[in-house]
Amino acid sequence: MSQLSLQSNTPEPLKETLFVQVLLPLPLPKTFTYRVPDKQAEKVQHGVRVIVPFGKKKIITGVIKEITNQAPADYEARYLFEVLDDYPMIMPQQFKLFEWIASYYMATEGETFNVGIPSGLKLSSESKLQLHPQFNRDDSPYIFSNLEDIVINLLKKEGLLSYQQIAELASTKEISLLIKELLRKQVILLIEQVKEKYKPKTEKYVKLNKSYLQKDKLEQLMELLEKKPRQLDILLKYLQQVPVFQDAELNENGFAKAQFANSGLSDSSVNTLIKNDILEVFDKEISRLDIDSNHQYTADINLTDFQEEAKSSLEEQFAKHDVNLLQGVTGSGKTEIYLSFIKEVIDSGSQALFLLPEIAITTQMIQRVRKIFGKQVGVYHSKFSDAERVEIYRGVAEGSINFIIGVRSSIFLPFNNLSFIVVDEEHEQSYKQFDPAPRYHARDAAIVLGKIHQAKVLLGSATPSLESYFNAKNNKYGYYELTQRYKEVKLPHIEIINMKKEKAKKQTNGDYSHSLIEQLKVEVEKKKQAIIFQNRRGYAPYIQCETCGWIAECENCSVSLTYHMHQHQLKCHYCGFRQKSPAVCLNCESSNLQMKGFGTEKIEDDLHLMFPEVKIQRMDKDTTRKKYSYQQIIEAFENNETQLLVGTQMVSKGLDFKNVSLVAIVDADRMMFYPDFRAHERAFQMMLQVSGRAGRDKEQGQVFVQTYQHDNPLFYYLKNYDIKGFYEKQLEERYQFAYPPFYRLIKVILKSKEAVQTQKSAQLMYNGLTQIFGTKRVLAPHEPVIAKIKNIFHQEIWIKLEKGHPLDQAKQKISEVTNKLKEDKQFNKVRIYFDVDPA
Ligand SMILES: Nc1ncnc2c1ncn2[C@@H]1O[C@H](COP(=O)(O)OP(=O)(O)OP(=O)(O)O)[C@@H](O)[C@H]1O
Ligand SMILES: [Zn+2]
Repeated sequence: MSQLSLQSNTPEPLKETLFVQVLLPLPLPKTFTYRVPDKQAEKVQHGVRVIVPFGKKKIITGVIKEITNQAPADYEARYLFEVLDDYPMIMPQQFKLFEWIASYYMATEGETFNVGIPSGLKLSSESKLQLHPQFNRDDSPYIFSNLEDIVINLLKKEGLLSYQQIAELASTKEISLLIKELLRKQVILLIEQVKEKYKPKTEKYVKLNKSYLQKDKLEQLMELLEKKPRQLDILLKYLQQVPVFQDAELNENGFAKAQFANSGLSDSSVNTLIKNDILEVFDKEISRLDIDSNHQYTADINLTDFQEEAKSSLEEQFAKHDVNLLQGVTGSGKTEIYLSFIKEVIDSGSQALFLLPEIAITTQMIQRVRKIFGKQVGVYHSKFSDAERVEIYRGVAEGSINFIIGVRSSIFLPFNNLSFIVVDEEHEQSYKQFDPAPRYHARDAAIVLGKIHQAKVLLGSATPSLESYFNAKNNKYGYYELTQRYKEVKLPHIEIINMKKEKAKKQTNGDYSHSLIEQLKVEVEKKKQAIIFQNRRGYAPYIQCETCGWIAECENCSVSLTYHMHQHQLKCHYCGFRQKSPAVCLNCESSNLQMKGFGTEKIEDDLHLMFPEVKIQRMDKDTTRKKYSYQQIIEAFENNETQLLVGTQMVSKGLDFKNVSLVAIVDADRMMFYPDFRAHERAFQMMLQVSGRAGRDKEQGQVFVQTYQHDNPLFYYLKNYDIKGFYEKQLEERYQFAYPPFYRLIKVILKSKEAVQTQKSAQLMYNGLTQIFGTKRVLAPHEPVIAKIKNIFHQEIWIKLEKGHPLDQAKQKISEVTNKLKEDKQFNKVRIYFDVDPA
């Protein structure tokens, strides 16, 4: 029964005690029930955030999932501390998505919630309390308890205290009361006031004092200022920017104070005008999103006949299919088609989501989209600050942003009226989240998001994933193939260079065939540009002693160290370990150390030697660490300031350059011969994608592919652009060896610091799994390609389930086997993860 009703003396009607089920951003399999303090009861609603105590000392932000009047049966519910929002921050559709992702990818809803919302919306135990600025212990009419005095003194000393620190002083039962008392006695500033990590960004603005809005008053003022020309200039500038006589209300918008100085006017004169009450200064909340709000956005989309045809066919198919696949050759203008769909959706008042792989969201793309959609579009990207992301999140929740262009995590935004989703470059591996859980695939989750909202989903790519191709083929998705480039240029000519033969004929110079070098010379002379692709960064992938065979390896991981020449260092690309490159072999002290293989850094170097006059840049993880370096490299290339661009897969993603006539794939074999059942598919897609950067404007481009495996059938399909032929062949193999899309894979990953424990636990897990699924469906435990990363040993078990095998039941069984293993104390240091549909 409600405590409060017992305390009251008058027989008021009994108030019902409310309880809420709260989803916490933690890897726990359930929600927790909290009791709602009476005063907060009115604010309680679905989807609002709450601050709650958790465990002995933690305070965290969760979200209300259910409201009930049922106390939990098996534990005493604690009071929640605060309700944070006036309107829901998590929409009912988001809860559904969390549920699906958690269940499908064998994660928890809490983990999903945790990755789903920007950390700026998660008040953590680190949130601060501060002393009320007006508080004075001696003047205060209140009496303070010992504990309160301790907190006061601590606040005086520290300035700020975290909720967590206070929790350490008091027991959890007391803390809620303690904070309430401190608030009542006006000792601390309301938690509410300091609760958000997110602060709106403001800027100083000025406006004209109201009394001068009348024409005669203003004229008097101008006369008065005749003798003070610098102040008059400012006034005139203001009137020019804010024409208050056309519309007096404009005055309220004001003008940014800093803008006067920016246009060469005196800041001190502005201050004088403020001092004399002619201008008033105020703080204006401005967007971090850097959009010129006065600009009119009118850019049109004019589809070509081919594109129109594609669009109307897709429209027809959407009547029957919720998901359509648009397979359009590189440079066919798929983006234009997406945007034309999206425009209709936005104009009808619904929301749209345009997903892109991380790297493909370039300024190029954003500017194009901004020109059409202006302020209605929000960009959601991992290079943005958390505050910027919170701003977008709120914009979607409040309905001021209808169109999101973003990376995989944008599926978690608080849409409530979503009707169209585009997944561009849908074959991209980077749509899959590797760590932490949930290990979801954003394309597949987007399709589910579409179902939840009854939205249409358009997948697009020049080289679809085998899965999507298969679904289209089986009529599960609608499908349209666009074979024509926008400018109707032919697709680039692909030349396969047989390096074995070239080497034998001495037609090579180091790692490059003479024909490639000659062609580069021709293009350079014609002032054309070229892209040189190598999917390996650094200088040399490894160094080896020619005398004893020793290879420099990472201390923490089972990989060779990559030589980086500029720093003369050996680096591990997995854990960041680095050391000075040794002068002699660390095993036999021979000085006969050789660099093996080659990465982008070496290619850049070689090209500098071959083309000393030519401007060359390199784009890989090493050269794009800063926020804008990626853009700078792209812009320099776009503006023809650089002529040769060397890069990893980063150069293959949706980039649109007019002047590129040649693409070189220096080492095709590296991509193809990687122990992964998708290696061929990936290599094929990557080669076609990077090829697609050539000859996009007027003349047909050229592609040179160097390989030592020139007979491999993959090259036959590649040079004939026979995507279907290649995919059909791949499907045969996938079927034969029981891989997706015919079978579903679930990968169990076991990790620990001890190799033996990891192995033993994997063996036990395997035994348990085979008892349920049989030996055919479970592959024996094995070390992954890189068996040790950062001193943690890995083992993997693959489970292959034929389509149609009851999935929920299978996952349930896998969890049971896992839990049993976890009960065994000797394995309590072994961590177990699941990866459903590993990419
Ligand atoms: N209807 C159109 N009107 C104006 N420009 C267009 C139109 N269609 C395509 N373009 C231009 O053609 C170029 C290629 O288009 P886009 O980048 O959309 O191709 P894509 O199909 O996405 O290719 P990729 O798969 O290589 O990324 C771009 O510069 C784009 O602006
Ligand atoms: Zn390492």
